[in-house]
Amino acid sequence: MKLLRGDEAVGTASELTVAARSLELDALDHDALVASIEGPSVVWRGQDSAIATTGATATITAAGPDRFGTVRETATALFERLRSQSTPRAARPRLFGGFAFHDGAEHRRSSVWDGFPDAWFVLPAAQVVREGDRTWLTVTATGPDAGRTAGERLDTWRERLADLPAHAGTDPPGIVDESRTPSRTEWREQIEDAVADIETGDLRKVVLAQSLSADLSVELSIPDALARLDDRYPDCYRFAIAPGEHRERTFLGATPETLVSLSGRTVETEALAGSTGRGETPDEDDWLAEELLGSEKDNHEHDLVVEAIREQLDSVAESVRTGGRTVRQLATVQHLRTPVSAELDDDSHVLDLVEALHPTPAVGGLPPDAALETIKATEAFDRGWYAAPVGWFDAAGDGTFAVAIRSALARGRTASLFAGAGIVPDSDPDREWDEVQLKYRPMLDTLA
Ligand SMILES: C=C(O[C@@H]1C=C(C(=O)O)C=C[C@H]1O)C(=O)O
Repeated sequence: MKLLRGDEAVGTASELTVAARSLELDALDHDALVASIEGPSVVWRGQDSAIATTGATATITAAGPDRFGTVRETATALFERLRSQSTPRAARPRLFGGFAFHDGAEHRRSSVWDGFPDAWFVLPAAQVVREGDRTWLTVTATGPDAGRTAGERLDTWRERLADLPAHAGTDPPGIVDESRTPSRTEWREQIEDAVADIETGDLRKVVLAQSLSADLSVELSIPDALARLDDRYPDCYRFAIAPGEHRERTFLGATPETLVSLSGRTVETEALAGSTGRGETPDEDDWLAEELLGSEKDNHEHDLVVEAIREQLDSVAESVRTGGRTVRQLATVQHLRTPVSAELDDDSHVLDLVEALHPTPAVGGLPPDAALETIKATEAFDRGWYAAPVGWFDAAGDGTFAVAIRSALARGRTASLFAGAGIVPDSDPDREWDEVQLKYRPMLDTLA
């Protein structure tokens, strides 16, 4: 595996020759595929697609405030060295990974997130992509004889995938103990302080998060956890990212929120902010949705996100369009949602848009710097990759990134869950606490 660090990366990348080869496969069992994965891996599933990667032909890491630009430059140098035969679009080589929420430079790092750099992307040794009912295998290799190595790797993987050991799913591991940061009392104080800051200072909104550490009775099976998330959250992005050589830690989740998707010059994004629970009956659901649509507090919280996204895109796009505000219903919560799309003035890279948009006030706040300072001064845990961009991009700079919420970091027999809520002038600490508990549910239900 070739490790490309941001500080030395471009030089190193320019010396690499990378070859990619792909072929179409018969349909295969993705749970069995994920169960058989070795080395660093990424699983990425959308509404009608599923990707699993295994191993690393090249890895890009970067740290500090310039991490987005460093990854983009390193990746561009890497893709310039890539020799691939013409492939269907679905099978093209891509880089998969993500970023930490904070730039890390001055933020406390906790050992919980060891192995998750501020930015980590992988050019997988093998990538299996299902789109609709078609499946492709793409392999990559480096070195002077990269083309021949890739050809051999393609044969090896084709044989392995044709003969995947059947995978018998397991039940959720069960939770034997849990601890929460902050406590309910501390949370109340944090929210009261944030509301006081908003009423007296420049701060307009801040998203404060909590962490829940769960001791599990057995180790979590990642393929089975993903299968459960698939069942309950088929219209969310389900992801599992394990940068370690032995996948010691996996960051996984089922997020409803697209940060940004770029295809050519077309940008798709959304504002997702303002939340309520689900009802016991369809009538109660509708009533809650209507109440959310009419809520001054939630609409204000949502407006700030729409405005911030528009402002960021206005500077790079000739036309930014916002669709109508609707309610996005998920298994345990409902959110206000506004779709946003734009046509860019010039060619751009999805990472430039990721950098411009992250963190949106749906997970950070406004003004961004004041909100980030409040988050750092308030939260007694490291967000790590929670609420940060995760996704993929290709040689053309097209790609899709989601906001890594409804997520947890699994390591051995523990899991650290994260969830937050937007705080605005009318926020009530107890209601915000309840909202956060609903946002834990996708991952909690996967564990027990
Ligand atoms: C911060 C989270 O969710 C975000 C905050 C929301 C809110 O405050 O209403 C709603 C959706 C997400 O943008 C989370 O799930 O942890």
